[in-house]
Order: sequence, then structure tokens, then C-alpha cells
Amino acid sequence: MEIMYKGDFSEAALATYRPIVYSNVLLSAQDLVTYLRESGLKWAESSNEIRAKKVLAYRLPENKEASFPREIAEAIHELWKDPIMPEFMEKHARRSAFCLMDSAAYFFREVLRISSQGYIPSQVDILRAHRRSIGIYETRLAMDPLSVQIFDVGGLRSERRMWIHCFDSINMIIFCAALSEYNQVLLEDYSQNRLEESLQLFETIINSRWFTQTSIVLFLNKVDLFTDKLPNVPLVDYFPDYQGGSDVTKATKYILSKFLEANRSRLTIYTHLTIATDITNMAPVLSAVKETIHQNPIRDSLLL
Ligand SMILES: Nc1nc2c(ncn2[C@@H]2O[C@H](COP(=O)(O)OP(=O)(O)OP(=O)(O)O)[C@@H](O)[C@H]2O)c(=O)[nH]1
Ligand SMILES: [Mg+2]
Repeated sequence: MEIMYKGDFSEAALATYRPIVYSNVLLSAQDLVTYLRESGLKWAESSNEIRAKKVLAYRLPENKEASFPREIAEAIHELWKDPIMPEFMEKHARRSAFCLMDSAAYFFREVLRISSQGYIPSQVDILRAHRRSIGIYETRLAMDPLSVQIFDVGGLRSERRMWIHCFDSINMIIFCAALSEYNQVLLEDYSQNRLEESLQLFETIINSRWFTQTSIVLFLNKVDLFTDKLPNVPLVDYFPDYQGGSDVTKATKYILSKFLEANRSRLTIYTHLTIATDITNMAPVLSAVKETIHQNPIRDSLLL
């Protein structure tokens, strides 16, 4: 939203994301090495064993100005090219306990550019980066003719306690659920399916007395990852009453119906299928959201 409504980020603003990108790259690579070891697989290229050790042992320096070391970037680049990777990544997709960051493959592909001298993250890098929302991040955006105040809150269970601080002044909630999480478990509780948790949370929110006057927007997000995953990881294995096979439209409709079933208060729910990392996909969605804000009689705050 900031990219769309605040205009292009300045170089200085983009540069503040550099440490986040570096840590996303390194932690994803370290997870990759660890998962490969845990699954008892070996690198097809034997020299990759040494590279894997190097990557695992590396720690990012405190100095925020330092570049990402070329040697580590090249090691990650080589590991990603190892012939075992396609098979390994497919296995990974099937196992909920393997939780590589969604953007891991993107960062591995881009690692040499990211490690270049004077690297400034691009807008796409920023959209791909994961920075966990801790506390409440508040910003105001000019959405002509409105000035809209936005609160971004974190989805972790521990973060949800903070949400109450925003509740009484909210005119719209944008609830983001990831379609692709149907086979994953929570980081905080490996026994809980992420999509189930999202459905329960959505139900609690929309039936809460706080939000009878609130517009509810539901983003069914990560459509790209969902489309890739569905043929390999059957939805029915996780939601036994689903009967539509690997048809993406049927599977999306099924998940949507689960969210809509939760709507006992009969609020109007504006649903959008989204790919948050794709600016072209998000532009019409955010215009529609802007229209919805405009229609709300008390219209100047929203909660993400
Ligand atoms: N491929 C793909 N990746 C996405 C999409 N939406 C978000 N991501 C990636 O998912 C990761 C998590 O995104 P965030 O927006 O930081 O997650 P969040 O839901 O705000 O997480 P918390 O702040 O902990 O609640 C980032 O690496 C994003 O780039 C999507 O539609 N497609
Ligand atoms: Mg967040």
C-alpha cells in the first residue's frame, strides 16, 4: 500500500531494507541446509558439503553498512544449483514441518545481485522480504480524497494481544489469509494447521461486538504459491470433506466458503484473490479497497 500510495521509495528508504534482505537470504539458506541434513539426503555435488558448512557457520556482522560477503553468496548460488534441489524442494512442499520462507527460492536466484557492492534493494525485493510485524505499525496514506490511517499488526499468537489497542476506532479490517498455508502448521504450535487457525481467528473477529459497523475485506493471498502447490499436495489430505481434486478454482471456492460460513453476523465481506508480491495484481485490488473505504460513512482508519 505504501508503494502504491506514497509513490516510489527513495534510495535511502530502499536501503533500510538491506539488512532485512541479507538476513532473509542467509536464514533461508541455513534452513535449507539444515532441512536437507535432517532428511538424510546428500548433496549431489560433493564439493557442496563444504559450501553448506560455510553457509551454516556464517553470521551476519553487526555493522549495517557491510555488504553480503561474495564467498557466502557464491556458496548459496552453487547449493541452489545442486541437482538434488528440484527433488528436495518438492519433498519440502509436502511436509508441513519444513517451513522455508516463501521467498526463499526468489532470494536464492537473486543472491549474486544481492551480494554486489552498493546493492540497493528493489521494490520487488522489498515485497519479497519478510519482516515480522511486531507491535503496531501506524502510517497515514493520502488516498485522494481521503487521508487514511493504517495500523499493521502481527499475526503471531503473541502479537494478537496488541490488536485490542486499535479496535475501537477501526472502520475497515483487511484480513489476509494465505491460501497456500493449508498444509502448514503454526510456528508457535506444530499441532495446529495454519489455515484452520486463520479460519478460527476470522470467525472470532467478524462475530465480535467491536466490529458491527466495520467493513470487512478478506484477502485470500498467495494465489501463486497455492496454484503451484495444489497439484503436488492434495487439499483433501488436510481438509477431508473437500472433493474438487487439484482444480484451483474449486479449491479456492471451497476455502472461500469456509471463511464465509464463519460469518454468523451477516456482515458484508469484500473478498479479493491476491498475490501481494505482484504490484500489477495488487493495483486493481487496492483501488477496489479504496472505493470500499470511501463508501463507509465513518471512513478514516483501517487495520491490516
Ligand atoms: N509468493 C508470494 N509470496 C508472498 C505473497 N504475499 C506475501 N508473500 C511473502 O510472504 C512473506 C511474509 O509476508 P509478510 O507480509 O511479512 O507476512 P505477515 O503476514 O505480515 O506476517 P506477520 O507480520 O508475522 O504477521 C514475505 O516473504 C512475502 O514476500 C504472495 O502473494 N505470493
Ligand atoms: Mg506483517
